[in-house]
Parts: sequence; structure tokens; C-alpha cells
Amino acid sequence: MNDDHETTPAHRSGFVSFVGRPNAGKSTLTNALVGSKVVITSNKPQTTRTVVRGIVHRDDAQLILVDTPGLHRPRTLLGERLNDLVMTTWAEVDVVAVCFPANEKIGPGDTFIVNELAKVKRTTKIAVATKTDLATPEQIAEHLLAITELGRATNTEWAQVIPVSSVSGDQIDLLADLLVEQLPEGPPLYPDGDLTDAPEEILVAELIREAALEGVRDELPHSIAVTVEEMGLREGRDESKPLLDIYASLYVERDSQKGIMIGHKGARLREVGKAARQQIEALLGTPVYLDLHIKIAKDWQRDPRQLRKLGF
Ligand SMILES: Nc1nc2c(ncn2[C@@H]2O[C@H](COP(=O)(O)OP(=O)(O)OP(=O)(O)O)[C@@H](O)[C@H]2O)c(=O)[nH]1
Repeated sequence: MNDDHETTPAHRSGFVSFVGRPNAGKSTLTNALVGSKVVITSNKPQTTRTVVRGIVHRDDAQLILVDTPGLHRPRTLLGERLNDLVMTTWAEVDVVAVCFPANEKIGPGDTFIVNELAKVKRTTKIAVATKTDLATPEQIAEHLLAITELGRATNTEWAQVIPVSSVSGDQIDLLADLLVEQLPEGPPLYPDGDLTDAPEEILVAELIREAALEGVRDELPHSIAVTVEEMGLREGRDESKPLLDIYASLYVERDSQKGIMIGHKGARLREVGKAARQQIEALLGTPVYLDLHIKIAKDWQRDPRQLRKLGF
């Protein structure tokens, strides 16, 4: 064996899942690491319903980020299924990184998550103090102590505790290094250039859902689901002028909600369609024709048949 071989570090690859209570900054962190908008962020809690992966390609490693829904005390059938999905993801990944926003105190929600996580023995656990740009150095120091203490109280061994800001970019590269350290040796698992393996339909549905939630504020936060019925390049067009046709349904639970979504003379729906179309065009790099219909699925969050139809 020559010296060169001994000094070249082995390539590493593996899966990392960011967890934390709603709004902890998981999706934004995934985007900051990947450097492209592949996961939906919103300032409303619990918008991430689908497992979406971002992929960090480096010469020495491939870091595959699995973005899971937030864990919460289940109240509906949907809630239970989401929690099952979260636990399954935790057991399958190499590292679970728990996000604790530095501008908020550690609370019962965090304790609940860390207690659940403690049941998943084999997975490496890292604590990330997020949003440090919103906290003073003193607050950050106190926060890091509280995280360490929470680890002790729940019998969780943090492999690392690291403060970061996705907005200022502070410590993001260091976080990537620390995560890579925890991955097993192995070859790249995805082709170079892939940013996510989530089917485009899922990303498109999430972008529409995000746009739909944007204007509604507190009126119907969690009663919207979106499915993409059909998506394809329009036939017979010049190759230099492609147009992607997307037919999507936006599900609400009640008549009154349908009214809110449509708005005065359809104004809101047009706004949502336009905002979603612009986001999809930016993501896929193709002009888009978006046909968006509102449908009512009564109590879809509680009905197993509806849930299956909507992809849960
Ligand atoms: N100032 C600041 N804001 C942040 C940072 N990271 C996230 N945010 C904001 O915090 C809010 C929630 O961020 P998300 O990334 O959507 O949080 P999440 O944990 O994925 O949320 P859920 O999908 O609801 O579980 C958004 O308004 C973000 O813009 C940060 O580093 N600094």
C-alpha cells in the first residue's frame, strides 16, 4: 500500500433526517445545505407532509437529507399515520438531527420528540440549535445548555450539539462536515446533479399547497390537500417552446372553505394559481399551464379511504 492510499479519506454516503417541532426550521435547513429550493417552507406549522429528500454532493461524501413531517400528539387518523411514518424514517436513517430554534425556549413539544427518538436506539443523534440569527449570544449559550440537559434527562447521547443559521448561512458548512463524519463509508447512492428523488408530481403538489396556504392565514390552515391528476409536456409544440400542462385538484373539507379558496369572483384562486405556476416554473425551468380545480372531500383528515386517495 502506498502513502497516497492511506491519506485519501474514504467516500461516505448516507441518510440524515431533520426532526423537530413544527416551525423549527427543518425545511429551511435542508434548502440551505442543498442550496436549492427543493423542500417547501412556510411560516405556518406542519406544511411538510411528504418525505422529500435533498442531496448534498461533495467529492468526499453524499449526504441524503430526508425531510419528515413534524411529530405531534396524534388526534386524527392522519396524525397517527404521520407519526408512524416519522418513526419508520428515524429507524432507517444513519443520523437524526433534532432542530431546536434558538429564539424559543425548549418546551414540552421538544421533550416529547426527544423521548420518542430515544426509543430508536441505533441511529446517531445530533442536536442543532437553529435560527441563531434571531438570538443573542447569551440566549444561544443558555439554549445549548438546555439542549445538553434535555439529552441527559432523556438518556439521549448527542454525537454533536451545533448552533446554525440557515438565513445567514452561519455554521452551515460545519454542520455538513459534522453530518458527513457520522455517515458510513460507501459510494454515492444518487447520480451527480440530482437534488431530490421526490417525484416531480409531489414537489408540484407541495408548491401548489404552499401557494394555497399563503393567503388564508388562520382560516383553514390544515384542511387543504393537493393532488396532481395529470402532468405532461403539451404535444405538437416546437422543442424550443415547451409547455408543461398540469391538472391539479385542491381539496378542502367543506363548502364554506371552498368559497374562501375561490374568493370574490374567483380572484383568490387566480392568485393562488399564478403564485403556484411561477414557483413550479422556477423549479422545473419550463413554462407551465396550470389547471387548478377545487374539490370538496368531506372530513378527509379522518377518512381512511380519502386519505389513501390523497396519497397518505
Ligand atoms: N431568521 C431565521 N428564520 C428561519 C431560519 N430557519 C427557518 N426560519 C423561518 O422559520 C419558519 C419555519 O421554517 P421551516 O423551515 O418551514 O420549518 P419546518 O421545521 O420545516 O416547519 P414544518 O414543516 O412546519 O415542520 C419559516 O418562516 C422560515 O423562514 C433561520 O435560520 N433564521
